[in-house]
Amino acid sequence: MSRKPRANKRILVVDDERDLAELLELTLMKMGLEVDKAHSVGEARGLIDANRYDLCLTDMRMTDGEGLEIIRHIQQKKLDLPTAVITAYGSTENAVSALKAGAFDYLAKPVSLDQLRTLVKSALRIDDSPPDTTQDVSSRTLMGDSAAIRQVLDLIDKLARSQAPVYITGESGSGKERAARAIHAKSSRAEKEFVAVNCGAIPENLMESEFFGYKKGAFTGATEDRDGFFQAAGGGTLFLDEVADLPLAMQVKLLRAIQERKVRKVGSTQEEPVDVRLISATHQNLAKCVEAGRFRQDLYYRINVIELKMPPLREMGDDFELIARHVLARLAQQNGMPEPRFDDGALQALKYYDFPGNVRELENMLERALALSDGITIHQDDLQLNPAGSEPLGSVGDGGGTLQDYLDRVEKQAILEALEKTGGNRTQAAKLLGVTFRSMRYRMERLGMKE
Ligand SMILES: Nc1ncnc2c1ncn2[C@@H]1O[C@H](COP(=O)(O)OP(=O)(O)OP(=O)(O)O)[C@@H](O)[C@H]1O
Repeated sequence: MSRKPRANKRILVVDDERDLAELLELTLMKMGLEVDKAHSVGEARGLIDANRYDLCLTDMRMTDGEGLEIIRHIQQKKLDLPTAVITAYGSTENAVSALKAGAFDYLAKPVSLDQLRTLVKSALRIDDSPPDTTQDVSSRTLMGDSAAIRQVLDLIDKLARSQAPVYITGESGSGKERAARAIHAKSSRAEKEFVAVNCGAIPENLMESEFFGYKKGAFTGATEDRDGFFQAAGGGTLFLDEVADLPLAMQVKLLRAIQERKVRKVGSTQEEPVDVRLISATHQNLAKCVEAGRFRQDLYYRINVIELKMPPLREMGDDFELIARHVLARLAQQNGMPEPRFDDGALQALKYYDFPGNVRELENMLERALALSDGITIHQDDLQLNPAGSEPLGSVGDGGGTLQDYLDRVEKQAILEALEKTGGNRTQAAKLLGVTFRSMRYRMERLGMKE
């Protein structure tokens, strides 16, 4: 549901502390906005049902109920009404549950009027972006037409309207960074920077200065003040890729920066406010890293407010073909060649291939195939589809053995791949293959595979 632009934006402020409600009202009115106030959950519900608002700002705890009830009311009625909550100082849990329930952002008490202004501007700008252009952005950013990718695109649309931290999971090469860029590009932050950081690639001793910046003279070589990733992403989005690789000491500092929304440059005594939307990603199982003591639970809880799961390519139905054709066209154009076609054998081979490296693997494979091909048709051979490390399957007859030999080779390879993907965990590998654990053990014995 989209709202038509109106001359005056109208805000609903809900707070049972009349003084605070008035302060918010005055600040908002100075911004040229119309304000209605409600002092209870019941009153707020009545006003929401009777009027159209562009933003709702609500306190979390009121005498007759919780701010969460207002968010749920808005969600149930499917109103396109961004809602931000005001939480008690240090009450991270409240903020997280509000974001999970669908709140757009939160402000901690005591409310900083500057932060309030930024939040309101950001919320109202969302409404200015016409829905049809946003549709374009998503189709350009992540290709695919399968139910799996459509679900992802729908969630990206929703996430673009929120400021909540997003945690993207998915196998390597499945488009996590591309999804993060899509969220940014569709959000009210699109005009500011998207800063992508590979947390595994920064030397530990440089982390703090890379993230938070430094002051001139903070250490040898610091000849001038420098901003860090947080400042560079100011007003925009900070994407932390491979977040599981952050050392524990840095996790503590990051948590603080996220919670306080402030950072201190290395060598500085002053903290400076920062306004970034955080998106993080990893192909590792972060919950397991928490269990193993390698990742702080509080940080996990903070960054994992909303999870976006990227499907592996093998679960995206016929999308492989759509993406393959698109990638091939792009590569051919880059090389100044006419667009080659896939023959049926190549398409069949792609269809049954597992793509452990997902779209990135498909892209690399096609680049190689184009170089090997005659430039007119891509044949199955050009794709060189044997999974790395496994034996070529060969053929039946003519020295390739009987059909049974061939099938055994296929079976063995499938088991090896499943074991590789699950880090040697046979229970999970059996699940992946859709067989029982017992059947898997039997097959491994029959094929002479070591435990
Ligand atoms: N649905 C998609 N449509 C088009 N291109 C895609 C899609 N998914 C991934 N890609 C492309 O595949 C490549 C890998 O994507 P990306 O870097 O976003 O993956 P990732 O999950 O972040 O990988 P890693 O886990 O290795 O960091 C990129 O070139 C990206 O543009």
